[in-house]
Amino acid sequence: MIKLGVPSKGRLMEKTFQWFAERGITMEKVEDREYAGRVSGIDGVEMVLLSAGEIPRELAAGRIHLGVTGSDLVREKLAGWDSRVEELARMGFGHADLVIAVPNFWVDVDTLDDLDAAAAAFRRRHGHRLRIATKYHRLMREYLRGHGVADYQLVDSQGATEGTVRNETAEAIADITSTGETLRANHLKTLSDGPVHASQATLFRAVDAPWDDAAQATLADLRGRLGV
Ligand SMILES: Nc1ncnc2c1ncn2[C@@H]1O[C@H](COP(=O)(O)OP(=O)(O)OP(=O)(O)O)[C@@H](O)[C@H]1O
Ligand SMILES: O=P(O)(O)OC[C@H]1O[C@H](OP(=O)(O)OP(=O)(O)O)[C@H](O)[C@@H]1O
Repeated sequence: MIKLGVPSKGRLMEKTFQWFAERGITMEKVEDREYAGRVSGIDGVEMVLLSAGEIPRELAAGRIHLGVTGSDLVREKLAGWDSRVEELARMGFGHADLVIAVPNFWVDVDTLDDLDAAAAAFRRRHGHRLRIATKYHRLMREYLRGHGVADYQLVDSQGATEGTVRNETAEAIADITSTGETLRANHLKTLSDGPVHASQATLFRAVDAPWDDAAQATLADLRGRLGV
């Protein structure tokens, strides 16, 4: 049996079921509260329902052969993600952009270069580094290093991140946005350089899962049916 990890709740779960159903493979929860499921339309595939945030780790550990989760979560949770998983299909839903946002009233800050300049000025004035609240530590460190921005500190925020500016625990934030409503409601604007990462639900293959001959044959069958 190859194990396929699927988000256990919400829209990501429903859209994943729909995506596979459109390709002739149906999945259903056995009972509403049980985190196992039935797969029909193909032999040799077992579904495991997991939190979207845990699927990257399960893939990296090889405890599941395949997994569906946001491309942002794989990049954030796995160091060297692209040597541990292979992207089989971008699934076309679960779109969300990881963006950097600053207060609307920072009229001089529109781009990352502006933020870099503002961060240097902030440090001179306040004696400590500009704080960026986020739960995306790895992605942000890599992005800011890649763009030569160093005068900042990340502060951890696992939820309600947009509120940290108003609460004065950070000067800027980096978070996922889809409609932009949460940013607007908190009087924040995104930098015009574009998102740090444009995320979507993606089907991944675990490089280190037990790929014996039977598992490889099942994978080939599955890929044929999915057209990926
Ligand atoms: N509007 C949105 N808000 C938050 N996440 C979104 C949104 N749209 C798409 N996503 C994506 O959904 C995924 C997160 O899903 P979800 O919150 O179910 O995961 P989780 O972290 O496992 O949740 P939990 O910890 O509550 O179980 C991420 O890949 C994220 O990019
Ligand atoms: O652009 P929008 O459509 O307004 O969506 C963005 C919001 O949705 C997510 O939060 P979620 O409600 O999933 O809770 P979280 O903060 O706990 O992640 C995200 O963290 C933003 O706060």
